[in-house]
Amino acid sequence: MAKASVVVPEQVGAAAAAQVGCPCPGTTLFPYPPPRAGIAVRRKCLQAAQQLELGAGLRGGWVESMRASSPTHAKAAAALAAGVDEEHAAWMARHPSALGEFEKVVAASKGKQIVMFLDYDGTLSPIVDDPDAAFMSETMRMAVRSVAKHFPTAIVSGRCRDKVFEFVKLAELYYAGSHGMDIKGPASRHAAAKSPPHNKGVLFQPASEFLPMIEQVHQRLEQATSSIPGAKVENNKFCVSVHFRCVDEKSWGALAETVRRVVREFPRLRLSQGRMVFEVRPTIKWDKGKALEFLLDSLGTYYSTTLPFLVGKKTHWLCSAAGFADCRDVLPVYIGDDRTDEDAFKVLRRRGQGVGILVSKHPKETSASFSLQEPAEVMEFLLRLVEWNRLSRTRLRL
Ligand SMILES: O=P(O)(O)OC[C@H]1O[C@H](O[C@H]2O[C@H](CO)[C@@H](O)[C@H](O)[C@H]2O)[C@H](O)[C@@H](O)[C@@H]1O
Repeated sequence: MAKASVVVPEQVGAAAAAQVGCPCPGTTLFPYPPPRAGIAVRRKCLQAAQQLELGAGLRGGWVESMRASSPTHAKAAAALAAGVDEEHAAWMARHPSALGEFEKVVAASKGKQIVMFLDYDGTLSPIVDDPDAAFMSETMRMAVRSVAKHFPTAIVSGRCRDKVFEFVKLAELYYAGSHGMDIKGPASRHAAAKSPPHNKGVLFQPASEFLPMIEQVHQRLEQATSSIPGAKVENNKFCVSVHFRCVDEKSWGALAETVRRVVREFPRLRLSQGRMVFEVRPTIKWDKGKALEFLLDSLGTYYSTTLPFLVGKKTHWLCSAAGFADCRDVLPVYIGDDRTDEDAFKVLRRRGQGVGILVSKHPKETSASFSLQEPAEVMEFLLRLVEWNRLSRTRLRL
């Protein structure tokens, strides 16, 4: 199989993805997926969701869906205050706090190498009105840096890779920008040695043929939405975001119609929704879930010669012939807050391997097993994981 550190053509990447798609026999056996809720609870959750940000596509109607697209929206907050406590408790029972159930999470990693996947907006940085000001705190940066010292770590974001790197500023991580369509390895001597100079560590760009089209649609969207106050178009290299967080609700219908009209001019692009944002991206079958599988494979190759891992009291070195994707001794942990992260949670569920953690204060339909409320809890979880790993290593040395 084509290995990381080189730009691989789309077919090879697809083959790689297909190959890594099968669950490793005998991998983890974490209670995953979590038990499904009964129909009544499920219906209640969906009702709660209507006021929140999930499943908007299911109910049709763009404006309703836009309204539902962020729990920070005033109406959602009011609905919450009016009482969805019961649904919330039922939801929490099915997606318990990863902090509250920390011992279960680490028990699942016994004898396995944890591989960490982190979304950016809403996970490492709080959601703010201005996408250019979504800075991550210095303490969060230190937590991510510590995690990366202990476990192979990747940031998986809808943002353009360069931009998310500007926010995170940690060269030792893997980055998957544009919803996983732009993957790059860490700038290390090890990676550089494996990568031809012109590749500069880029691993995989399955949508590179779409670059000119994305430029075009970006321009068209900027032009077409310029008369709608508050609308902001963001070029994420292999996809484009149209933000409506700062658009008056009265103009949402007009904005949705404008975006749809422009996207219809590009049959090879599709439209989806995130948190108060429209996402325009190529129709190729590549998403954060596929990126997770690709990275599992690539990270294994990269870390194989640099990271020891413990099985019982014995230290092993990961074999360099295969990536983590083929390895039974790996526990992927994916933390994310958005609809696009669901593709990654679904992959973990399908593989029966790993821990999916949704960042949300409110009930949402999700394939994740656990939840954390907000970035502050994500940081606490990361720091606990580091501390737990340090202590287990120390105990083993004694
Ligand atoms: O995959 P992610 O890293 O979560 O990126 C998804 C989108 O995140 C950003 O938008 C979101 O965060 C903004 C800043 O907090 C907020 O203003 C916006 O409403 C959110 O949707 C980013 O700007 C988008 O390009 C990403 O696609």
